[in-house]
Amino acid sequence: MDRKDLDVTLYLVTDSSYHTEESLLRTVEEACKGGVTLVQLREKNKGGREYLDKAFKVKEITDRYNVPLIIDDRVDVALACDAAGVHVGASDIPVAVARKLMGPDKIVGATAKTVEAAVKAYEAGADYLGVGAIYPTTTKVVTILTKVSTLKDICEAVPIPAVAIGGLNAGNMDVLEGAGMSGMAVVSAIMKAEDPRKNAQELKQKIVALMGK
Ligand SMILES: Cc1ncc(COP(=O)(O)OP(=O)(O)O)c(N)n1
Ligand SMILES: Cc1ncsc1CCOP(=O)(O)O
Ligand SMILES: [Mg+2]
Repeated sequence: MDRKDLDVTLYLVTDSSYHTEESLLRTVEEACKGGVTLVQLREKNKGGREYLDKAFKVKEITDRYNVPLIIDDRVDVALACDAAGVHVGASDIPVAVARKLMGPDKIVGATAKTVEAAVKAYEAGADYLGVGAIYPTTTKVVTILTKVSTLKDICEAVPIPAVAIGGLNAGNMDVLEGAGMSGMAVVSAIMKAEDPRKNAQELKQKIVALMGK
């Protein structure tokens, strides 16, 4: 995909810790059917071989739905499976290095919890920012909360899209109204759903309406 066509409206980040491979792939496919615009494969404590193997399988699905696939943390895995891009955080390789390795055509996403980090990531070549955790989350073991006011400040400080992440679901996402983000990223709200397609549809409808206000 062309980097300028990046659509972060509803960004699914995966968690395989409570899924079999089959249910993980089924959930990703249902989420694609429900309208997610971007998928991130996020595998923790996995060796490169296992990560890559899963990336190929997930990409086979996301490709069918024309949904770009982002790989969390690992530039090598992203390049090896020809993913659309990579997402890096404070403990991963720096944004500028990720950009250099990924090349000019791939997407580089970065985590930013402060305006300073956001500006730095933008200047280093990030295409979008993940900002959070907005609410406490059980998905990421150690995470610092980010205020919605900080998300708003970040959106005003940089010209690249920012997505809110962390503990967000259809019942509490209204807090994002007026913050100026370009989308919302969720793990549990889709990965733990009984009907991931339905949840994705509902989240998509709500985030589009909320951002239009
Ligand atoms: C869209 C998005 N935003 C933030 C994160 C968090 O990344 P990071 O801080 O590197 O933490 P891990 O996800 O790697 O545990 C993300 N993955 N995606
Ligand atoms: C990866 C990540 N980064 C900040 S919060 C988070 C996890 C969000 O997961 P959930 O949507 O289940 O709270
Ligand atoms: Mg990371």
